[in-house]
Amino acid sequence: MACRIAIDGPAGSGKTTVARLVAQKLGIHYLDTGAMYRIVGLHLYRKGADVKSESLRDYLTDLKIEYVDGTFMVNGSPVGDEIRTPEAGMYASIYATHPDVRAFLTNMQKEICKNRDIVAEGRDIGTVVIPDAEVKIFLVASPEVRAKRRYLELIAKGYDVQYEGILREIIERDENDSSRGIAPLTKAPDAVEIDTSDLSVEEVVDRILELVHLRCKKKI
Ligand SMILES: Nc1ncnc2c1ncn2[C@@H]1O[C@H](COP(=O)(O)OP(=O)(O)O)[C@@H](O)[C@H]1O
Ligand SMILES: Nc1ccn([C@@H]2O[C@H](COP(=O)(O)OP(=O)(O)O)[C@@H](O)[C@H]2O)c(=O)n1
Repeated sequence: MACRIAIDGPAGSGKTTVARLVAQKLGIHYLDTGAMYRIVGLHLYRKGADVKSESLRDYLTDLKIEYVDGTFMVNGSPVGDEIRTPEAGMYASIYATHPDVRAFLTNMQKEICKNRDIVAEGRDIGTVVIPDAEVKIFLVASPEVRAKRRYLELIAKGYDVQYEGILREIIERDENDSSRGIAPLTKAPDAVEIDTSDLSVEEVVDRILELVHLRCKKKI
């Protein structure tokens, strides 16, 4: 029986960090669905696609996303840090509200997660992508804590950002992601909520591994 672990939550709650570590410790696959929305968001923005259009399908026909050994290739080239900027996060959040974008990516994500042990992280993994996941986690933390983490992360990468701007962007994206009509950011009824505000990365990982051991009978 496969062990599929869904980790959802808002920006800066720690999804990517803990999902990568859990996958590493268990020796299983890892999927960053946010990166996929960032790739598509940046692509559509550069094409000048109007998110209010009835259909965006024509803009997606020339976008080939491949997932090879945990990294994404777009039209044959590896994806760089350009998808990690706050702007790319906003484009992702804007276009992620369009049904064509969600159908395009959700089908791909379901395929990647089919019949394999995997940790997948995003906004709708436990509710839409793998609604029957063996383990569902919903990470939360205060907006201020999440903004501070993202601010420190971007500063460390050499980006010239202000904490106040990051806080505004995080609050705006939270609102966008939670209030959209399709696949909103929401805790699945059977997900375990973990407030990471005052927990170390290691403490969050340990809590998740305990749940995996219980629900997937995986030897840790
Ligand atoms: N529990 C934690 N305590 C302190 N820093 C954390 C914690 N979880 C994540 N971080 C740091 O916060 C930043 C954002 O974490 P990330 O995993 O990218 O969040 P998300 O994927 O939910 O947006 C990273 O620099 C990461 O190292
Ligand atoms: N499964 C997912 C993952 C991301 N997204 C969208 O993509 C944006 C960027 O996701 P991300 O996980 O890379 O963002 P961070 O939480 O890392 O800041 C989110 O704000 C969502 O709008 C989504 O709609 N569904």
